[in-house]
Amino acid sequence: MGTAAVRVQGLWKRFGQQTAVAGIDLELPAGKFVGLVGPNGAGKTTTLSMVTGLLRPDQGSVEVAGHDVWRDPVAVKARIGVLPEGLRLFERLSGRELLSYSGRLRGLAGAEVDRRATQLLDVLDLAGAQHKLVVDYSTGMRKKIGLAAALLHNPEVLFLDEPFEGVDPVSAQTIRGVLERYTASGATVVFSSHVMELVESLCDWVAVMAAGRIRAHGPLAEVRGQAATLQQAFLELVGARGRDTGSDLDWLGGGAR
Ligand SMILES: Nc1ncnc2c1ncn2[C@@H]1O[C@H](COP(=O)(O)OP(=O)(O)OP(=O)(O)O)[C@@H](O)[C@H]1O
Repeated sequence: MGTAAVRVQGLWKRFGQQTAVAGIDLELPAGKFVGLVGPNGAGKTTTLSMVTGLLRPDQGSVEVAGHDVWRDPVAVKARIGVLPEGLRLFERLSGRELLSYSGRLRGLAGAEVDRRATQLLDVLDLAGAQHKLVVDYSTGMRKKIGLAAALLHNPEVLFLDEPFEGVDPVSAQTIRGVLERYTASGATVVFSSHVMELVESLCDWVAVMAAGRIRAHGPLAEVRGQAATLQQAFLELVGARGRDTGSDLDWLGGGAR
């Protein structure tokens, strides 16, 4: 295995009585497409927030691209791109202006920002909407412009929280193409998702979280084990069975009021 893109040791986060992340250790290899999966409330967003320097852990350490996230945040932030959950963007800028702003903030020269922005807008099929204000973008368009802003400075590691949510199949295919090209060049993508088929078809490496802990992690085939699909392996790992509603909800359906 090559060098680690992300190294997490003894990471904890509590919110009052609620333990969101319960002492996880994790090593994610560089140059891979890594999927972080887990049921609702498993702690995925909390983990990604701590790994990207957005949320301070109660305990533990995180290293990204060889730098400590909390001791050397500037070095880490220069090397990563983030598409967070509930992405907040400067809505009164146009898509093109948002990319110019992000690129300049990252220290790129104006002409280089223009060149990269034009290519990204084109590849992500946003060229026609580049002068429209972001506030008027659809959910999928917001994801795509957020992704463009996260990629513009060519980060070593890209973190994406549910990148395909609200994205149509054509755009999803486009995003996939961009990300595959990006990882093929040795960069790392870490993304969270609930969609197992997507993770199974995209990722080389998977980490399964449940109740704040890592239940399994490793190459996709290893985590899938003897199960026919990742979905099945996932359900076994997190100890979840589709809940039988039995006689609950007996009022639902049938037209009776
Ligand atoms: N700011 C917060 N204050 C209080 N509790 C929080 C906060 N953020 C997260 N939690 C709790 O921590 C746990 C983990 O939440 P988190 O959002 O990390 O899960 P997740 O795996 O990303 O879930 P989902 O798939 O539903 O987005 C949950 O029980 C959640 O209620």
